[in-house]
Amino acid sequence: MKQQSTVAAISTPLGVGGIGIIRISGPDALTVAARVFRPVGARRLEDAPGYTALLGRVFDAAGEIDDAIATVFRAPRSYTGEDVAELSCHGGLYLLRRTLRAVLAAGAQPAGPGEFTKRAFLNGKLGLTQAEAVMDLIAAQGDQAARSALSARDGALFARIRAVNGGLLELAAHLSAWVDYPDDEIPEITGEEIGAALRRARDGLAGLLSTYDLGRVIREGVETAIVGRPNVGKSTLMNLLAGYQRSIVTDIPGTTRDVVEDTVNLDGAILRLADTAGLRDTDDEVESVGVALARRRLETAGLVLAVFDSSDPLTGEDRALIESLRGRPAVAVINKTDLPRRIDLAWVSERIPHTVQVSAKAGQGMRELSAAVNEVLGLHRLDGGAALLANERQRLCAQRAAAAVDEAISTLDDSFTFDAVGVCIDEAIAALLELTGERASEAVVNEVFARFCVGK
Ligand SMILES: Nc1nc2c(c(=O)[nH]1)N(C=O)[C@@H](CNc1ccc(C(=O)N[C@@H](CCC(=O)O)C(=O)O)cc1)CN2
Ligand SMILES: Nc1nc2c(ncn2[C@@H]2O[C@H](COP(=O)(O)OP(=O)(O)OP(=O)(O)O)[C@@H](O)[C@H]2O)c(=O)[nH]1
Ligand SMILES: [Mg+2]
Repeated sequence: MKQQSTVAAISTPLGVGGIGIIRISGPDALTVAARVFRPVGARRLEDAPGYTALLGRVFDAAGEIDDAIATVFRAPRSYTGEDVAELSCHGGLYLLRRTLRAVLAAGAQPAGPGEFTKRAFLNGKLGLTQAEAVMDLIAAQGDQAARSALSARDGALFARIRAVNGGLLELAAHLSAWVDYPDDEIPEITGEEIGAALRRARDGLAGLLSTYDLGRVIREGVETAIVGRPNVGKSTLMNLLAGYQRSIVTDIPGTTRDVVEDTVNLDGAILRLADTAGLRDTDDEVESVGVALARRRLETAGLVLAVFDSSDPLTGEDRALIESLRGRPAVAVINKTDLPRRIDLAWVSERIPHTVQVSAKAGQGMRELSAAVNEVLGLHRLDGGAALLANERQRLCAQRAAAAVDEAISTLDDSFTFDAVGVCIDEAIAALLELTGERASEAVVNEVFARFCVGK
């Protein structure tokens, strides 16, 4: 799929900055650039070798626009694999737009969303999961999201998928040889061997699919509900985590009514916090609406910070909350440990494995809290190089492959022909090749890159 057109776009943010870059890629990139760029020295842009820079000025029909540096890349040694010229101008929106207009007038087409990276993909510079990782890298909000995107960009996910697919391809080759040339001297493959290989693939895919939720947590953060009965210090904890006075704190039980939200980064874990109204039965109409909102947040949260008052014995409301959290991702936060303890700590920690003691008012115990949160979310196990499924497209492909492998296994168990097993294996392989982009339809590829920004 050779690209014949030459495209251009502003590749830096559309705002004021020190420098802004117009990127031009395609067979005519250097001649187009040379039409708007005049070097100050004697060297001509069209003759410049790859990976060199020239100082000059950019012009349009109306005259000089700006000082600029032109950077020359020659195919195939460029981001896209095509000839590329970059014009680094001053980063003003007017300057960049006017320069882009001049470049378009000189013969380039406007680049679509993600078009540079799409060309890199089509020219074999990047796999599809690697191209998606470039986008995730741009979108990363935290250290862990950036690290996992980097490792995907470096091919960690690709390698992991290839490992599964390699086993399936080998199996398919065996089966088709056996089916097509039953009389030849092909070492026979037994049902047991096929079964073992299929189970290996199934386990590999299950492992891959299990990374998806973790990936979402580090990219988007986790919905976290701060709950507990009134006055235990939920809002004080919220404010401590947020680093400023986000929520109203008073010693009057029933202070918080609305859900108060903020996003914080707790040692690499991005938490989308919701401070909620204290859980209790109340006749106050406004408060009871708040309590209903709190209960809904409690039900849907991906992580619960259940707060208790260390200086008070457990109440029925506390116990009911604890019981409802069994098996859920939750941390019991025993607050007000600066006061004499009257709570039955063992009762809590027997039921909620991650129990930490803090004083939100004094700012104590935060290290323990963040360690517990990271553990509950499974982030402590995450090493930088881990390969994670990064988006819904990838998850659906992996799921399709897993379903096809499952079907192959049950077809084998029901002792249908190897033929029928082979059909299921081919289906799994097709799903995995779509996942890596090694064999993806144009529609799939277009959809992936349509989500990118212009200039990338
Ligand atoms: N100015 C500028 N900065 C940028 C980019 C860019 O396109 N331009 N990038 C764009 O996203 C990223 C860097 N990514 C890049 C990846 C590969 C190549 C490249 O030229 N690869 C060649 C040559 C490698 C060599 O041998 O030195 C190749 O793969 O053949 C360039 C940029 C981030 N910073
Ligand atoms: N001694 C002590 N007091 C605390 C601590 N944390 C909170 N408090 C106090 O407890 C009272 C209630 O705090 P809030 O943060 O408003 O409690 P809440 O759980 O949000 O209460 P509601 O919004 O009414 O449900 C305030 O007077 C706080 O100053 C703590 O760690 N130690
Ligand atoms: Mg409150």
